[in-house]
Amino acid sequence: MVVGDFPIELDTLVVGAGPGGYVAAIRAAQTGQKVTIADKGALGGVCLNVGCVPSKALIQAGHRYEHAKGAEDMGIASENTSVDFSKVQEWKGKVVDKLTGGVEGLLKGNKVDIVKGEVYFVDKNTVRIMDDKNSQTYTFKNCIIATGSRPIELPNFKYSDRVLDSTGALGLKEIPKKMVVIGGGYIGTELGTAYANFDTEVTILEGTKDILGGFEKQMTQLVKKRLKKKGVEVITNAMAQGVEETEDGVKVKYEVKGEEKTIEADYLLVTVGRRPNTDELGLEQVGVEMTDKGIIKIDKQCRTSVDNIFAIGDIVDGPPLAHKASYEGKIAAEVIAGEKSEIDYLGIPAVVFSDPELASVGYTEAEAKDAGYEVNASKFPFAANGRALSLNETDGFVKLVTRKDDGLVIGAQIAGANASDMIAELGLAIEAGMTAEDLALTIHAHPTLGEISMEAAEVALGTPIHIK
Ligand SMILES: Cc1cc2nc3c(=O)[nH]c(=O)nc-3n(C[C@H](O)[C@H](O)[C@H](O)COP(=O)(O)OP(=O)(O)OC[C@H]3O[C@@H](n4cnc5c(N)ncnc54)[C@H](O)[C@@H]3O)c2cc1C
Repeated sequence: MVVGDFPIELDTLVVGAGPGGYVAAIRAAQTGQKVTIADKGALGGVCLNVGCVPSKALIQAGHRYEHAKGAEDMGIASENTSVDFSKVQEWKGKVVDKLTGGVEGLLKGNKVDIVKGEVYFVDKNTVRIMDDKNSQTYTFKNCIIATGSRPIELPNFKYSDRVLDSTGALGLKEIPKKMVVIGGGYIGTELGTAYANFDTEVTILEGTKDILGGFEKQMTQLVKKRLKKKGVEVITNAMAQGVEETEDGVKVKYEVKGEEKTIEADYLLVTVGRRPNTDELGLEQVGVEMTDKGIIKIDKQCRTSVDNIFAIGDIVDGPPLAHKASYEGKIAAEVIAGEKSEIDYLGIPAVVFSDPELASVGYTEAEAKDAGYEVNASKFPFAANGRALSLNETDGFVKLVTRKDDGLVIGAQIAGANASDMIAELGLAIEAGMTAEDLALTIHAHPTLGEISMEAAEVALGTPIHIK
């Protein structure tokens, strides 16, 4: 039924309320724009509902269980440690609800109007928004598209109760005895690790020569060592070919070194990448330019080829990460408000919540050399840090990439406990144009993991205290 015969006029319309869209809406409202945000699903998008937040909750619960089982080398033993997985899921749900409820409160607090429904573009100033029953036309002055992405479905691996995408894996009602994961990217590795911590026997099939492509070999090796310790088998150069569902599980066929093999499990998780949600928006009628993969082309101000339409997050180029989406959202909102904002991706960190965690910001040593810089790469190990020793977390290192001539920090990589938090300091160093000397002169509390970054800077200066 069409009830909206008369278009409703809007100032700024944000399409999609994930970490890109809701942040853009709030920043736009802060700049004095009258903002409406529309989403066909739950506020918070993939990240809050079925991505970053629930996956980290599951990983944390898995770590708690793993730790609760004892630490032999510390003399801690425990018996009868158990998991009530329905309670784990209930707790995870509460974390999600708290955050999504918070987003709604923040939007309302900033006087952003929320419209529930699916958005379809009619022309460069008009959309139709449909819910189950109604369709209403809206006109807008400016629009920020933030419709995110969804898991790629391979033809031979149709999703079902046994063949899961990341959302299915996050929502399982039981701990699988055996799980096969196709794809050793960050989502497959994180979820595989989470279930391995709950004692699931996990096999990761990775099509290329290593898991977590994009991270340096020394970093991924540490993750593989831990995965092995947890009983996770990582099979690289393995091409998954098909799956047969049985009464109570799956049989997954794959090829490795020219040999065909079959592996049985309770569940198969397929994490082979995500595709942008740009195919059902009607953007072709508006003239918004896209690549053949459906990625919307934008300039440094997040503006598309249509001057009043902006795009951010997983639907534009760059790493599909929540904080990148939010960063771009703020820029788009500020540009609409007439501010001189533009994207600089160098300071955007990438983090994997694996065991141990991996994090990178700015250039890697190889990227810096490719870009024509003469660099110093200075490393300091977790094993030489007091806090890491007392945490029993001695695997890993901080690596700083600094310019040879003036010591400017242009990149950093961390493998080790709390890398996800530690990387922020090194991102700040890049953002603020700091040198290795600035980091070395910054007094870090003792004993903390932060001292590892300080000492990596001292290595760059040739003056480390705690290694020779
Ligand atoms: C399992 C998993 C774990 C992850 N972990 C991390 C992590 O630890 N750190 C990290 O940075 N990133 C992580 N990500 C990636 C992160 O979730 C995404 O990069 C992020 O959500 C992208 O934000 P977005 O705003 O672009 O889109 P989304 O969060 O995808 O939001 C898009 C919104 O648009 C809505 N929408 C789509 N089409 C329409 C339409 N036509 N009309 C109306 N509404 C529409 C959707 O309903 C959705 O709410 C993870 C992803 C997954 C799947």
